Order: sequence, then C-alpha cells, then structure tokens
Amino acid sequence: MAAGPTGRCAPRGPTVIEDPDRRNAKGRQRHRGGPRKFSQSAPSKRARRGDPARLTAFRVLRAVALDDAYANLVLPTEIRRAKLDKRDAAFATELTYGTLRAQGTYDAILRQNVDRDLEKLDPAVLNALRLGTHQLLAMRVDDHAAVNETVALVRDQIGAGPSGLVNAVLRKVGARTLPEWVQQLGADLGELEALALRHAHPPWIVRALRQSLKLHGYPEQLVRLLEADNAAPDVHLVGLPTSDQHSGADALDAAVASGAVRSELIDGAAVYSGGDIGRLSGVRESVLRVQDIGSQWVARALAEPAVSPGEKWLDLCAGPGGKAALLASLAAEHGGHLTANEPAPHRAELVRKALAAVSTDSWSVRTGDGRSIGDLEESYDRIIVDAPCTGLGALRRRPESRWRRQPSDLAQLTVLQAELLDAAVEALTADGLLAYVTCSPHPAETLVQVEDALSRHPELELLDAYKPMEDLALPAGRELLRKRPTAPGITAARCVQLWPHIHGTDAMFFALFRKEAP
Ligand SMILES: C[S@@+](CC[C@H](N)C(=O)[O-])C[C@H]1O[C@@H](n2cnc3c(N)ncnc32)[C@H](O)[C@@H]1O
Repeated sequence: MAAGPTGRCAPRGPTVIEDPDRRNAKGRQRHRGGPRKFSQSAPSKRARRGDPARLTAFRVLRAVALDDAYANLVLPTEIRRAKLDKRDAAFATELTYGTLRAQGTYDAILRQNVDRDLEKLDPAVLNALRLGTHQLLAMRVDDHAAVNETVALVRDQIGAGPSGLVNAVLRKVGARTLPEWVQQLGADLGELEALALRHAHPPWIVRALRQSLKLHGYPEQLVRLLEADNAAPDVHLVGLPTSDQHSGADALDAAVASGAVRSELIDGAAVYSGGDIGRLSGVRESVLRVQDIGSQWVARALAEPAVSPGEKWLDLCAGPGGKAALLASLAAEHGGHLTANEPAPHRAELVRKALAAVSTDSWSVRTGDGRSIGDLEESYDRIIVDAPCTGLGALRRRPESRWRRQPSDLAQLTVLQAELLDAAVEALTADGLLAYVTCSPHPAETLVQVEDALSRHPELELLDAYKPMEDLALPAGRELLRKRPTAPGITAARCVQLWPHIHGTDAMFFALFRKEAP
C-alpha cells in the first residue's frame, strides 16, 4: 500500500498476488514436472496435498476459530513453520486476513449454497469453504485453481468425505461475482444491514460507527470508514525521545534513510512499508518501536501541557507498554517518574521489556488491578487510563475481532471503564491531569463515559483535548484537527476522535480532565 507521509492510508481493493515464478496466472503453485492436469469432474482424482500457502492460512483460521487465537500473532509463526518464501507469505497473509475480515459476508453467501445450517458443518470444512470463497470472490485466483486447491486441501487435512460437498458448494459460489451476491442478498435487507453486508462488518458495529461519526461531525463518512477498516494498515514507527543508551531520534533518522517516511502529523514518528522492521537499527534496543501514530499523539498530548520537573505520572492500564514507553521517556526528560500498572503478569512483563530502553530511575511497573490503585496512598500529577475496550478502532489490525466481539461485551467493559476512571480520579493530585483514552469510537465507551464521569465527579473539569493535540502537531496534523463539532457545550466538541480514513491512525478517542483543587 502506498504510504503517504501523513501516515494516511488510501483504501484499496483486495491484494493482488501475482508471482510469475512460483504461481501461475491461475494462482496455482507451479510444479517442477509441468502443469498439473486436474480432472474436471472427479475430486478423488485431484491433487491430494494442499499447497503450503493455503495450508498456512487454513491452520491460522483453525487456531482463530478453535483456540480464540489472534491471527496477527499466529500467522507469522505459521509462515515460519511452513518456510514460506516472501511471495507465498504475502499470498497466505492476504488469504488469511481477507477471509477473516469478510467472514460474515462469506457466511451469508455460503448459507445460500449449503443445504444445512453452517453451524452444523465441521468447523474445518466451514473454514475451507470460507478460504475458497475468498479466492473465488476477492482474489485474482482463477476459479478452477480456487476450487481445485481448496478441495485438495480438504482431502489432505480433513479427509475425502467432505471434498465432494466443498467442490459442489464452491462451484455454486463461483457462479456469481461478489457484487452480484451482495446485491442479491442485500435486496431483502434494510439500508444499514445491506451496508454491513457489502463492507463486511456486523450491523451493530456499523450502527455504532455511524452514531459516533455523526456525534463527531462526520455524518457522511460512514462508507469511507468501513472501507478503511478493510484496508491493511501502514506500519508506524516511534523514536523514543529519551533513552539510556541509544537515541530514538537517531534511530528514526536511520529508518528514514532506509525508506521510512516521516509523519506529517507529529514529530518523532514515521510510516514504514519496507517490510521486516527487525532489520532497522534501534529496534532491538527498543528505542525505535512500532506504534500507531494515533497512540503516539494522545500519549504525547498528556505530556504536553506545562510539565514541572519531578512530576509523578501513572499509566493505569499499561500492557503491553506502547504508551508507557513513550510516556516514561518523556517523563525522564523532565526528571519525572512513570508508574506503569498492568494486572496481567505476562503483559506486565511486556511492559518491562517495552520500557527497557528508558533509564530505570524514571519508571516502575506495578502488577495489579487498576481499581485498587488507591490502596497505594500515592497520588499522581498525570494519569492515563487507556482503558480495556472493544477495540472497534483497530479493526484494520485484528481481522477476526469484528466477528468475535459481541454487543454484550459492552456491558462488562463499560462498567470496568467507569471503575477505572473512578480509581484514577481518586489517585490524581489536586490540579492533576487525567487522560481517558480508548481504541474504540463506540459512544458508550467514549462520550457517554466522559459525561458519566463528569456527573459522578463534580471536581473534574473537562479540558479542550484538541488544544494539546494541536500544540504538538505539525501543520498537516493541525489542519486535520481543524474540523470539530461546533455546537456549544457538547462533550464531543472538547474530545478528540481520530479516524483511520481521515488521520490514517487507529480510531483513538482522547478526553482530558483536570481535577480541581477542593
Ligand atoms: C487498551 S490496553 C492498553 C494499551 C497500552 N496502554 C499500550 O499503549 O500499549 C488495556 C490494558 O488494560 C488492562 N486491564 C484489564 N483490566 C484491567 C484492570 N482492572 N486494571 C488495569 N488494567 C486492566 C489489559 O490487560 C490491557 O493490557
């Protein structure tokens, strides 16, 4: 994907994978003994082994479905395990991510073509059908290759039994294009449900995104947002401002010399599409890190309003440590100290690793429930509550998450978010600053939380969160923040909501409070 210097990503269609060396124009892997001849009518006579790239995608889908695994974590392991070369790895990646993203739409199509409930199918067979459907409808893979290779995969991995069913269903799926299927299935749906089907989002998420866009002044941009959710995100880099051993700024300069493009939104950030970031200098030392520019922007915004030397800061929900690393590094510049709190021990360990480059005088990690932070009898000058949330702002990064998340998750999460905010208010010094951040634009997790917190805590004043974001932004970043809801007194006019299709970042929400002196 073209990476603009602003970090914005242009929406794109399904990835086209073409490999003249290893895959022919039909998406089949070439065989040394010349092209294979597949029987047109007898699946039992066809290839018995699936090709390694498709097998890799199949294995990831299985781990996601059966073990609740995250595709972005499992896929690299499976690619290494299968020893895929670069091109096959790209094919497996597009196949995996594309299939997972569009799963709901593909299931709607499959329901039309399978003579029983999908829930009654062997999950492995259903996954194979989804993989075949993605190849048929969204990748430039020839129909025969898509069907034959999927049938071969099924024979190899599941057995000969279901291969006939898979063959028959995929032939029916391939009889129409994706727009034709969407048009046919959408004809009986309401406008929102049809949009959800077309852009492969669950309707409840489309409803929430539509509401949030409206509240933040972008009522007409729903389709652009849904398209951006379906595009692969750019990799963003941060150079930590302060470090014990190495300079993050130097590492960022070196990354730029290696093809990264400096962000036009904020300093200290870059966009990289050069592949393996492990090769960049400073990554091993943790001074150059992968971090969404939206996350960098909100973390820096908390550290923007006049910092006094020796301040005490708290990151209440720190794992895996992205914002904590940046905040600790900024605190170190002012002789301050960051406490990074995280209840999950393995995530607390990740926080320690993330902070490794920053002077140990400047941070400590606490492993505990953020709701009990008041037990420490410490108070903090600045606190960030980067709350556990539905993650609807990062759908681009976690292809399976939109189908895994349920509206019922909100009930539990919003209670936890409110309790964490209460604990943070208690632990905040008089005149201290509190940032409330989510990687979700859902109104129940964002504006409603802010309004509820204000009504529970009259001592809180809602500051204009745009101000520190603008103060630290470069001209292009400032320009993108220019538009905001203007009606006086509305909460949304003081809270920043970033968007993938506008800012090229995750949809981070940022509210900033001050606790008034009693
Ligand atoms: C959105 S993530 C934070 C991301 C992190 N700030 C970063 O930038 O890398 C939310 C974190 O909150 C943690 N969490 C969950 N329940 C919590 C609780 N009761 N108290 C504090 N943190 C909690 C989760 O384990 C998760 O690591």
